[in-house]
Amino acid sequence: MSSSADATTRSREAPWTDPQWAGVKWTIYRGVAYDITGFVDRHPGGQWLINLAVGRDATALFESYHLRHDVASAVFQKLPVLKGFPVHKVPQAPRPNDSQLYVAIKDRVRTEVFRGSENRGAHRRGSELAALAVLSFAVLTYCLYLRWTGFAAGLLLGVAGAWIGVTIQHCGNHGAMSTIPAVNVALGMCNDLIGGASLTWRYHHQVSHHIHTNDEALDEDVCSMYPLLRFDTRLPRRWFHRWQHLYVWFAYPALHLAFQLGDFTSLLTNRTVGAELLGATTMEKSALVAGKALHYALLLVLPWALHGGAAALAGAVGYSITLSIILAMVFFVSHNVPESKPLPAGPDTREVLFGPVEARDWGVQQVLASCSWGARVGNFFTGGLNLQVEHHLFPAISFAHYPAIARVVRDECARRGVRYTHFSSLAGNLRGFLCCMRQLGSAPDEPAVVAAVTKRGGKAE
Ligand code: HEM
Repeated sequence: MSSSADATTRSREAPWTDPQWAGVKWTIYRGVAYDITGFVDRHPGGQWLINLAVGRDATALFESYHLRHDVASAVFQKLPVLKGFPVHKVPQAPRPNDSQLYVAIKDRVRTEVFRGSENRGAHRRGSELAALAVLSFAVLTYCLYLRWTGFAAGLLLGVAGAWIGVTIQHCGNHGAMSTIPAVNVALGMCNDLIGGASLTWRYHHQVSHHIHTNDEALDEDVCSMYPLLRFDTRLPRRWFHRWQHLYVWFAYPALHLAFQLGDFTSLLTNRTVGAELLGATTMEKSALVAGKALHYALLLVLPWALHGGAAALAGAVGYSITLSIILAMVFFVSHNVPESKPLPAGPDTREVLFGPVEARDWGVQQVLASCSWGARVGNFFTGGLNLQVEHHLFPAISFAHYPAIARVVRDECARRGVRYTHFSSLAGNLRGFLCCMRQLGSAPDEPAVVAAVTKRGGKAE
């Protein structure tokens, strides 16, 4: 899958290889190519976020990240338009603001939840206390780990690592933890501390997963664990998938190790499974290497020096297990329940979820392909990932506001007859996940028609 899964797959005449556009940081917004070279350093959301737009159609990223669309889009009038740019060679991204559902929800969130306070950045404030709690817990558990290095302390440290993973790094990398970009960058880089890589995560998670949710070819979360796990009926079924709902638990602990392999491969190949690192700077790549060094120094080298190799290795294994299980559990359950996939036994949502990218209603896709569980308590402990539908619609809004936003989303979905899936608890969501994995493990293959079209460059033939 890996080399062909990116919506920005290059073709021979494409702008990525044409010397005319080589020194230009270009992006496409609604069919027009812009030169953003002079703007990236001035981007109010931070350079590291607008870098994601470089070299691709960024319409979906742009429209899903700016609550004040009017303010953000006004900038395009001042940006240089690239005349003669082969826009048609670049795969078209979804256009969230073409979704009536999404626009209606966005308008109501502004008027009913923020009531004008978004003009002062209120939508990116509110999770400071949660951040403090998570960081304090992490420091405390790391002190315990250093003092009593071993398997048990590693298990506990893994809980802290996972809490950082779902809350601090996740929201920081989305630009949702603070109105100050530098704070978001710093919190986002905690991903490197816990064993991930904030750079590759942004491309994997934001460019691939968030934009193309549950698309078997373009959403890295769906295709990167195949053939081990089959998350979609368009991925060919293998004999062992019928037991995937059982062995998924044993596959989880490998996640931390898989991150390591994946991050270094991405650095060498300049891509994640689902997206090319087209806007990544040398500084960002150096930070990835430094982050890995720091992670291993803290997890292994320092404890090794203090307590010896056996204790340090046992600690690292314990860490890896809890970190992986918690992260996988929280992330996987949100898009893999029978309601979020067109399965033989379920309602037919093929058109919305499997249709050509250009024709999809992005807002409806996000709602149908995601599910939420619980309310405020779950929100605090998962950094808003429990309210996954709301997170997918508003990734750059602080999770502190998701419970209020959820009321609007549910109401608007009910008015428009769009199914909104909510479980009262994580246990309910987990049951749905296992049921979905079992069904996916035995469901017949679905033709991958759409994937074939998008892989050829986003144009139907
Ligand atoms: C492609 C061209 C882009 C332009 C012209 C642009 C422009 C802007 C402008 C003018 C603002 C200030 C908005 C305000 O005060 O309400 C802003 C904020 C922001 N941008 Fe962008 N942006 C671009 C791309 C991106 C991308 C690709 C991302 C994310 C992946 C992003 C994420 C953000 C965030 C998180 C903020 C702060 C949000 C807020 O205050 O509501 N931007 N951008």
